[in-house]
Amino acid sequence: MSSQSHVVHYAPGHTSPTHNASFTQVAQDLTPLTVVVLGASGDLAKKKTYPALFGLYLRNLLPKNTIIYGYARSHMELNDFKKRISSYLKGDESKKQEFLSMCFYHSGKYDEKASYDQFSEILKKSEEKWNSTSVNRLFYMAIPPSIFLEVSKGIHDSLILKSGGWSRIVVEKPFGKDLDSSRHLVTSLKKLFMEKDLFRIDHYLGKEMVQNLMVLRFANSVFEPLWNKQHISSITITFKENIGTEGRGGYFDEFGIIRDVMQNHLMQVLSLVAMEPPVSMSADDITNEKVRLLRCIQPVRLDETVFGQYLGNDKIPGYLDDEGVPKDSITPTYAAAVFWVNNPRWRGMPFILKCGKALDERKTEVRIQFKAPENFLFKDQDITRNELVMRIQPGEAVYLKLLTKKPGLENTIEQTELDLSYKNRFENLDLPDAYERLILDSIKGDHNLFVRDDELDIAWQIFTPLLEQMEKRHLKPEPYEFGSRGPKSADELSKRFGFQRSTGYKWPGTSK
Ligand SMILES: NC(=O)C1=CN([C@@H]2O[C@H](COP(=O)(O)OP(=O)(O)OC[C@H]3O[C@@H](n4cnc5c(N)ncnc54)[C@H](OP(=O)(O)O)[C@@H]3O)[C@@H](O)[C@H]2O)C=CC1
Ligand SMILES: O=C1O[C@H](COP(=O)(O)O)[C@@H](O)[C@H](O)[C@H]1O
Repeated sequence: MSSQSHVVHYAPGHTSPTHNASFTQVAQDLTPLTVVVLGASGDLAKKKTYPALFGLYLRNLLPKNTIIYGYARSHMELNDFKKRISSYLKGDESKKQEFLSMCFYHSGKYDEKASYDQFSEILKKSEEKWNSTSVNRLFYMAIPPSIFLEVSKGIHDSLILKSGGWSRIVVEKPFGKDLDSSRHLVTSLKKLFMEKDLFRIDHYLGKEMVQNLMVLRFANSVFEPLWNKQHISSITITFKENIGTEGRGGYFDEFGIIRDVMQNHLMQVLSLVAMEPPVSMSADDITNEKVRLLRCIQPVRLDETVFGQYLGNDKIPGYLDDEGVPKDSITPTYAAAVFWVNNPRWRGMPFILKCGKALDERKTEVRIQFKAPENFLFKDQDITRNELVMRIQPGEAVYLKLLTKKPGLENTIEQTELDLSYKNRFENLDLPDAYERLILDSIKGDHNLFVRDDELDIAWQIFTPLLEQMEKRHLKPEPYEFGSRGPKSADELSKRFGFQRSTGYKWPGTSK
C-alpha cells in the first residue's frame, strides 16, 4: 500500500500500540525471576507458554537470573518433562539447551496446602542461590478454569512473596462460563490478589495485527470518514481452524466454541474495530472506549445465530470421537452470530462473527464490506463491492479489494487489490508470538494488553442469555464435514444480513 516506511516515536507516558519499547529494552539488569507454570503438563504450556518463554530468552528479554518451574499433578522425571517441552521450542540447539537448563518440574496437588508448602520450600532454596535481596515471582495459570480458584488459593496461602519483590498472577481465559460464574471468579480473585498483580490474558490482544487495528483506524485519515454505517454494509470477523479439538475435548466440551473463542478473542477484535477514538493511548482510556462500545451491543439473539459440530469420516475423527467428549454431546464447535451496536455510528449495520474448528483452512480476519456506490455507472458489468480485509493470521496483511478497468482495449472492469502483505513489505520480518509480548508485559507490570474486569462483565452480559437458552432448549448443532466451510446455514446467515460473497476472486497474497 505504501512504499516508504516511517517510524513513529510515541511520547513518554504514551504507550506504543505496537509496543516496540518492550522488544528493544534488554532485561538483563532486572531482579532475579522465578516463573511458575501451573498446569505445566498440559497443552497450553507445551504449545504456547514454554515456546513464548524461550522466545523471550532468545531475545535476551528475561532477567539474567531466571528459573522456570513447572508444577502439575502428573509425575514426570525432569528429563521427560524437558523432552516434552523441547519438541515445541524452535531455534538454535545450544540456546535450547541453555534454556532447558533453567527449567525444572515439580509434581504436586492443586487442592492440598501441604503440596504448595513443600513447593514453596523448593522455590526458596533455588532462589537463595542467587544471593539477592529481592526476587520476583510470576505465576502462570495454564490450567482449566474449573481449578482456577483452588490454585489461586494455594498460590495466595503458600507461594506469594511476603516481601522483597513482586508476585504476579497470569490467568488464562475463559474467565468463567457465564455472567454469574465470571463475577464469582472476579470477586474471589480480588479477595486474594490486588488488581495490579492480576493479568487476565486474552492472547489475541498480543497479536500484531490486532494491535495494528488502532493504528490503521486512527493514524490514517482515509478510513475514518468511511468507518460507519453510511458507507459500510457489514463487518465480518472470522476465526477458522483446520484442526479439531485434538485431545482437548474434555476441556472444550464443557465450554464450546462461543466461550472458547467468540466471547473473548472475537469480542476483543470487534471492540477495537468498532469503538470510538479513545481520549489517549493510555490503557485505561482505550479500555474505557471498549467498555462504552460493548455497553451498546444488544444481547445476541438465538434466531440470528448458527451452531455446528464437526463430523468425522473413515480417515479423520469427528468431535464425538475425541477423548473426553460424551457420545451424545451437543456442544458447538462452530458458531456464527450477528451483533448490533446501538450507537450513532453503527445502528442498523450488522457485525457478523464466525468461528469454528475443523474447517477448510486456518485463518483469522476482519472483513469490512462497503456499500456499492450510490450512482453506479457500470450497470452492465458483473460488479462486486469494495472490501477492506485485515488478515490477522496467518500471513499478516491488509488489503483493499477494488475495481479497476481491465488494462487494454477492452472496456471491462476487473477486481483487484491494494495489498500490504507484511512478508513482502517488511524486510526480515520477525514478529513475536502474542504470548511472548504478553508474558513480557506481565513481567514489566504493564496492563495495557490485558482484560479489565468491567469489559469482561459486559462481554458476558452479551452472551449469557443466548447460552442459557441454548442449554435450556437443549439445542442440537448442525453437523458439518471436517475440512468444509462449516454449516451451510452460516453462509445463509451472512447473506440474510446483506453480505455479498465475491465468487471467483482469490486474494493472491501469501497466507504463510
Ligand atoms: N491449549 C490452548 O491452545 C489454549 C488454552 N487456553 C487456556 O489455557 C488453560 C489451559 O489449557 P490447556 O493447557 O489446553 O488445558 P489442559 O487440559 O491441557 O490442562 C492443563 C493441565 O491441568 C491439569 N488438569 C486438567 N484437567 C484437570 C482437572 N479436571 N482437574 C485438575 N487438573 C486438571 C492437567 O495437569 P495434571 O493432571 O498433570 O495436573 C493438565 O495437564 C485453559 O484455561 C484454556 O482455556 C487458552 C488459549 C489457548
Ligand atoms: O484460546 C484459544 O485459542 C486457540 C487459537 O489460538 P491461535 O493463536 O492459534 O489463533 C484455540 O485453538 C483454542 O481452542 C482457544 O482456547
